[in-house]
Amino acid sequence: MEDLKQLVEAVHRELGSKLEEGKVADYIPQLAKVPLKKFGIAVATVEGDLVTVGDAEEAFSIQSISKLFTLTMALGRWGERLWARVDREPSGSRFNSIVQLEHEHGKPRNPFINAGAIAVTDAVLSGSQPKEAIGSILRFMRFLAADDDITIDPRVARSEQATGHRNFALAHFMRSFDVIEHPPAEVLGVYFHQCAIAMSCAQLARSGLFLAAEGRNPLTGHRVVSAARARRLNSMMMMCGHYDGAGDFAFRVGLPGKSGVGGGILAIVPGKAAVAVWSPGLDANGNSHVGTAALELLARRAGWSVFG
Ligand SMILES: NC(=O)CC[C@H](N)C(=O)O
Repeated sequence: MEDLKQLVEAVHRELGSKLEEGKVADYIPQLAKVPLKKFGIAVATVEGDLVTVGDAEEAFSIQSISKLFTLTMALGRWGERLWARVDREPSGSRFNSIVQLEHEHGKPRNPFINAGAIAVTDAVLSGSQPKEAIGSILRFMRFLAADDDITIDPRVARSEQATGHRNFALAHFMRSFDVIEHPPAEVLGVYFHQCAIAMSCAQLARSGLFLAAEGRNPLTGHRVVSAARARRLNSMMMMCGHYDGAGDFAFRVGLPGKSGVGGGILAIVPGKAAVAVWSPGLDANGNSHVGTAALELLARRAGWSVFG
């Protein structure tokens, strides 16, 4: 535990000078206001320890990291039938790409690109009103993190609602193929709110711990998913969690991970820990620049790569 704390502190210290290198996600105006110098790391271990450094207790917009949790919910509800709506192959294209969808007749390549995540949210929405679906996603996050203080930032949701034309295009296109069943405005209302969930690195690391512990949250004892499903969610994160940067992330870090344009990344060390990092400066693929570098250093020094 002391060693881990020292390791995480050293990584935080060593990368502090690189925070200005990335670029905040300015296509969502509310996210453009977040200072580049924010930097936090939290490691939650399956033994129940939590190590935090820097801004690890400050809430930020989890954005696409939420896609991992809505996928978990949708699989719980629809099981294998979910794969009729969305594929599970790496995309090799940007997170908000449109071209691939037409080639593939409206069926998104995977649940983590925007199109796939919108299709997954449509599956979560099934049978309920948008408000209820937003409530159940938020409750799921509070349950996973064992923390009732987690909230949604309405300014971020509104900001994206007002500017998310590309997501509207994706949703309408999928609706034309009957890949989504609800009106695009309703699905996106839910999607923008799930992306606007605000969580700290500490809360995110705790929320991801079930994926490091065969589907059971070791802090609360609650079984979240089966061991087989946890394995599959990890494989999805490895192959698709960083969009067209997934190969580079696997190469450099060697862990399943899911990024968000808020600058957060949740990475899983199977059998050992969940790690959340936050640094808002993004690289060209929309993944946290320093966050990736921090996970690379940490995984290398701790010997955590799943590739041995
Ligand atoms: N990669 C991301 O975090 C993208 C999420 C963002 N809400 C969007 O839909 O564009």
